[in-house]
Amino acid sequence: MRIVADENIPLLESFFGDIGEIRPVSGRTMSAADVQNADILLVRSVTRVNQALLEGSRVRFVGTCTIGTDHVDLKWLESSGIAFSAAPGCNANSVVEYVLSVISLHAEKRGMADWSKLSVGIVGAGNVGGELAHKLDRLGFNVRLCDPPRAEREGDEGEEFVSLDEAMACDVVTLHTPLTREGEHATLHMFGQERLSSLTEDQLLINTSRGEVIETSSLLARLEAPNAPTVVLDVFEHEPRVNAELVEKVWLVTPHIAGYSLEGKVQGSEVVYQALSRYMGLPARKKAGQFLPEPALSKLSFTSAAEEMASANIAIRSCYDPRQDDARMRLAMALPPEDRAQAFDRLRRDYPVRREFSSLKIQLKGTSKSMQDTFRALGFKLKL
Ligand SMILES: NC(=O)C1=CN([C@@H]2O[C@H](COP(=O)(O)OP(=O)(O)OC[C@H]3O[C@@H](n4cnc5c(N)ncnc54)[C@H](O)[C@@H]3O)[C@@H](O)[C@H]2O)C=CC1
Ligand SMILES: O=C(O)C(=O)[C@H](O)COP(=O)(O)O
Repeated sequence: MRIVADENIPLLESFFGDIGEIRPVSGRTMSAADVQNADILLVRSVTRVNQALLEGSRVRFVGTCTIGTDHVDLKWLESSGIAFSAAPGCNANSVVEYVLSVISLHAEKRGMADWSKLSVGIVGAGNVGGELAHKLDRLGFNVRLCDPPRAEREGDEGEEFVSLDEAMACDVVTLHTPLTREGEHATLHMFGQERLSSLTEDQLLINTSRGEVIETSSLLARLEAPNAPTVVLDVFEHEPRVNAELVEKVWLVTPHIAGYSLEGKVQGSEVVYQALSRYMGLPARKKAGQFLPEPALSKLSFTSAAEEMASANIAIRSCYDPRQDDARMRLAMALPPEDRAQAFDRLRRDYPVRREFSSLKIQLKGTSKSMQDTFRALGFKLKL
């Protein structure tokens, strides 16, 4: 069995070595010649998987170790009888922690003693948006969910959903839809000039979904106009060629790494390994957890003198502080234009190990119940 795989998929040998002979190649430049003799193709989000790549090859199974599937021509795979698996939910918690860290920085910048006074509009309430809503809810935030496809499917039975206008009236608006190009709820350029014009300087817009969900030219224009909102971008149109003007105008920029916790990346490999094993009728005994190393920081201790929000901020930022990614991204974008795309991809390939909140034990001595609840809601493990 020949497996061609994006070289940036973590633990390729550990998960897939028993199934076939692996040939790692660059995901960004993968060509039809690379995959021609493969039986199995494993990708991440940077490879366009379509007729042009696969026609004439032996590939019978395609797996993408990512949540998003917008880089895959699913209709063509189906019509060609090629089995497919993505990794739904694999790095959802990583994205949630990214957003929580951004919100904590935003609240601090605005001098807010209690971040939960912010209202949060979540656009797209699937694995990421749903988990974010759950955590924010437990933390006492006022959360509004906008998800027309779910609202239609679930009717009065499901959660309470609001219109996009209502979600966009919140202090924080955070986007968690897939990129879709067709249909009633297509998200391509969903945020164009009109929608962006409703945002004001008191609001924070976060995009960790796909760059194409926001129209770049409209966002640039909005950021140049009076009362511009604060914007945080992890994703961009035309990656890895990122609009440098946009980078200058937004508050925080990161190189499409919201989902790059070690747990999220390894789970991406695990989910596709399980799907491939099922497809091949093989037992799937390997688990992501067995490959996760001990975290560099394993314990933080707070005493009764600790203040709740300040302590939560320390814990959140010792796991993930987006300002470090922002600094690296700005250095990359300051390179000559012809070097920037490669630098963007290098930042992603050489991403430092980032562990999720659950890897950190928080010791709380004599602290309030409210403080314990906050840490639990964030997803830290407590040691009382
Ligand atoms: N920046 C990063 O590193 C990462 C980005 N992502 C992106 O986040 C997206 C969402 O991830 P999940 O929550 O796991 O996907 P999901 O498929 O579980 O949920 C997406 C939700 O969006 C809703 N939706 C679709 N069209 C909509 C519209 N027009 N308006 C409002 N809601 C709409 C769907 O009904 C669904 O509930 C992925 O498709 C991917 O593009 C995912 C992981 C990491
Ligand atoms: O899972 C997704 O969807 C993502 O956006 C990935 O985290 C992106 O990572 P790469 O596939 O580009 O490495």
